[in-house]
Amino acid sequence: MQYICGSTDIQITGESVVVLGNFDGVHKGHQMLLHEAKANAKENNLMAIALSFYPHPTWVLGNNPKPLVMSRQDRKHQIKAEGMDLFIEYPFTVDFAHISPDIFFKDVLVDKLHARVVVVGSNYFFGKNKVGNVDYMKVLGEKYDVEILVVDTVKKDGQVISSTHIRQLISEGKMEEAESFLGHPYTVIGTVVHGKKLGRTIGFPTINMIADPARIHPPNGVYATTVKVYNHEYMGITNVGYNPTVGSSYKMIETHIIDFTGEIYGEEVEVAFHKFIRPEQKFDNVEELSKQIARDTQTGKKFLSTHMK
Ligand SMILES: Cc1cc2nc3c(=O)[nH]c(=O)nc-3n(C[C@H](O)[C@H](O)[C@H](O)COP(=O)(O)O)c2cc1C
Ligand SMILES: Nc1ncnc2c1ncn2[C@@H]1O[C@H](COP(=O)(O)OP(=O)(O)O)[C@@H](O)[C@H]1O
Repeated sequence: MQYICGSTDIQITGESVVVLGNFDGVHKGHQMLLHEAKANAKENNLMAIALSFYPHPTWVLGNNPKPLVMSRQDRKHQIKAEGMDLFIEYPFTVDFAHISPDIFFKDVLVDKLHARVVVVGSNYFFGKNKVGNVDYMKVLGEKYDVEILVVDTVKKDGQVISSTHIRQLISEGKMEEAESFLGHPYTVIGTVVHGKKLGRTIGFPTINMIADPARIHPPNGVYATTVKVYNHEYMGITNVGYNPTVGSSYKMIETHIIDFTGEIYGEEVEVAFHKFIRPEQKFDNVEELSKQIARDTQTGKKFLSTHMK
């Protein structure tokens, strides 16, 4: 997959199907859109382009920035997995936000991307103050001879699948439900950093990652997780929070990898969250904490061995 970011100076060769969206989470609804775009591109021998924005518009327009379901890197990874030929993170600026739907359509979709087909969800809005809706996009499509393919919002158990709903589920620690809407678990990818070196002394070394403030996090507490290290998957038990027993100034994501030994500082790891186990607690001493982590490990292991393939 080709990838373009940080530039508005884009000129592609050939013609394309463009699927539009922020794709935060690349959830089951997004997957349906991307699938339609891919199928259409294949049928018509066009390039399949996913067009998103970076930063997320709510971070630029400001009064209510949305914490993101997914990291930028993971979004790209998932869009690639959906078979797109090109992923564009178009720079989202205050000036760009003031562009009318007509200019966006003509300048970006027609002139830069040579769109023959545009795929959008039925609740898609675009252009200044989101004045452009799907009906208006169809008017522009007629004008520039671009087919507009509208995909109905995907529902699950009567609930529209949306990034907003998934954010809510994650913020309530409902990881299994979030996973069923996402089509994949809530995941944190990051580099292992050094901590207080206390974990190993209490029998539970942990890989430490700093929680990304731009993202939504499940409530502080302990979770059954799976961990990918060097392309191998292990069971894990993860604490999210500030470690009140020993105290940490940053919100941390710390994982003890079950049945693993090895030194992996600086390595990239992927932690997927499957189930909330208990809230974070302050213990009187590290012995009590260590005993509780041993119990958490057993709880996590039991859950993971019955629920994971
Ligand atoms: C499964 C698990 C559960 C944890 N639960 C708590 C907790 O409830 N309260 C707390 O203060 N710290 C908790 N911790 C974090 C420990 O305080 C931390 O891992 C330990 O201090 C080691 O820190 P270090 O990696 O910086 O050496 C937990 C860690 C793990 C792996
Ligand atoms: N089972 C394991 N789970 C997590 N980390 C492990 C494990 N075995 C060895 N390690 C290593 O130990 C380090 C964590 O040890 P710890 O004493 O908690 O130090 P720190 O405070 O720097 O995280 C990890 O970064 C990793 O390199």
